[in-house]
Amino acid sequence: MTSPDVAPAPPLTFVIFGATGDLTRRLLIPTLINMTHNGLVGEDLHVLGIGIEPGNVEMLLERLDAFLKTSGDIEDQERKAAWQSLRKRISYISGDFTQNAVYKSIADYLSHAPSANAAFYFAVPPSFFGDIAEKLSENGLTDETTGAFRRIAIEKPFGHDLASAQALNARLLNHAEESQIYRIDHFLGKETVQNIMTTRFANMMIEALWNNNYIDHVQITAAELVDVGLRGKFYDATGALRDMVPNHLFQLLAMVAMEPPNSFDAESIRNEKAKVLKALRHYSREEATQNGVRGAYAAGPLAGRDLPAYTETADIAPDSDTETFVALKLLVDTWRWAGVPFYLRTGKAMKTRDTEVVITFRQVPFAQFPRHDSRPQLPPNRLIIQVQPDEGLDMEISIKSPGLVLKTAPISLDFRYADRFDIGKQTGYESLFYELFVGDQTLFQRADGIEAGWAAVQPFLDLWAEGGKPDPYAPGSMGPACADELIGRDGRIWHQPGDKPGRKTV
Ligand SMILES: NC(=O)C1=CN([C@@H]2O[C@H](COP(=O)(O)OP(=O)(O)OC[C@H]3O[C@@H](n4cnc5c(N)ncnc54)[C@H](OP(=O)(O)O)[C@@H]3O)[C@@H](O)[C@H]2O)C=CC1
Ligand SMILES: O=C1O[C@H](COP(=O)(O)O)[C@@H](O)[C@H](O)[C@H]1O
Repeated sequence: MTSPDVAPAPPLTFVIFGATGDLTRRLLIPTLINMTHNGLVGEDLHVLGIGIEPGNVEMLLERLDAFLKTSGDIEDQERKAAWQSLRKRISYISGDFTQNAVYKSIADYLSHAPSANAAFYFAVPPSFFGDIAEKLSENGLTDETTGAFRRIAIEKPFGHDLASAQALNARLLNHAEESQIYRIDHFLGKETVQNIMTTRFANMMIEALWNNNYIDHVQITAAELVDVGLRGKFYDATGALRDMVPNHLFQLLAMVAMEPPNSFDAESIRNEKAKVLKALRHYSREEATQNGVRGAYAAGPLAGRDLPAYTETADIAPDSDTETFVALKLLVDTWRWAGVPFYLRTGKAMKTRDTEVVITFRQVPFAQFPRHDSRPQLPPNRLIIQVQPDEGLDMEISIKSPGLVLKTAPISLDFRYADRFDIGKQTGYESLFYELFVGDQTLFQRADGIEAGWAAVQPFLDLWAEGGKPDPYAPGSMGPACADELIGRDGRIWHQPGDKPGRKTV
């Protein structure tokens, strides 16, 4: 067991609604195993699984054992031991979480548990989020007056548009305080996403330039190699915009664009992030037409196999107009960012897996250097925050190229986390769970931030609900041509993943 930099979480029962589901086995249990292994939780963590499947805890443990045997989560002896320790502290209640009976059983369990502290995790279809919160409250399970904490962690998606997100927030806040609600955005658990704040606020040479005087534009890309696969039912009702933009990409945007918080406490950070999201310009219908494009992948080869077109995928309507790619140009109407476009894009079945933030600085005002090639001007400096994979930070600058002639050469100063730190095997949920357990909401979304995000994308949702089809793009490409046109109209081009000046191969 490794010793953590922080004290282990306090005693609690982690109540998982949806204990027999996919998220529980693939992410929640492996996260708890890693946390047990790292010493972030101790033997006073108890897990209570709730599921509709009949059976007792042996049924649940058998399934988890079978999954973990092949998943690679307990390959090493230490994690195997951590799982053996954790599994002794798992219980299961079978019941329908739309009915009161199961809540009475949970109350009974908690009244006998070593600690009355509880975090309720909703690993269930989103249509149940409001119902479960209501039932927890009606059964006295969100009551903190005894001194024990009672927290609710909610998975994504949080609503499917502005109105539904507002309605869900209103319903939740009828049954719990904002301080009890932890809305998950798993991007906030990623080291490199958290590193955006450190990069900015711990480095004068970066933060001093972080405004519209020096920054030309910002690009945020979350390209995925994976296609829709077996998630057709969920994805066809969702699409790339809803799935990735108001949540994950806006979290990156908020970290990039926020003002320095007065402190690193949760409310200061969330206040600053919410201000940015509220400052995103709300487009008219015509502006949305000009500033957003979408695509859907066509049939074609991808990673050594023949991928069927999106509309030929299982559980997708053949006449579906759902997008698997979206690109937007957004504006943050603040003093700092006036006139600096933020270009966002995300899609499935693309050329590579690459999530990155690219900050392109303005050109130097005057370049005295003699021209020795056909490039019209010096390349601008760029800072590339490589969120995943191969987490790191690249700074692109110009240097003198060796020789007697004064000639510039673009180079990239690369930092890779893996070269410097032993990050170890993580799911990315460890920091989120730890903060949930210790009661720190920094890495969770607040109601106003979520609603501000939806408000900014609502003009695109409304526009695309009117009809029309997304443009086709080839699997293994970086999206449809209309995305290049979107940024090209401003005389700019998308950063190509892996494109580094000075590298002999890219
Ligand atoms: N899976 C993933 O990778 C990710 C999932 N999420 C989110 O996590 C949540 C859960 O997703 P996922 O695990 O994939 O979904 P699953 O459908 O696999 O799991 C949901 C679980 O809830 C149970 N359930 C359904 N209805 C009831 C009921 N009335 N009473 C008791 N139990 C019930 C299901 O039981 P049964 O199967 O027997 O019906 C199932 O075990 C969703 O909000 C999803 O959007 C977010 C990110 C990634
Ligand atoms: O929430 C989601 O995120 C994943 C991408 O997350 P990552 O951590 O693998 O980059 C995305 O594939 C999925 O469609 C979406 O629902």
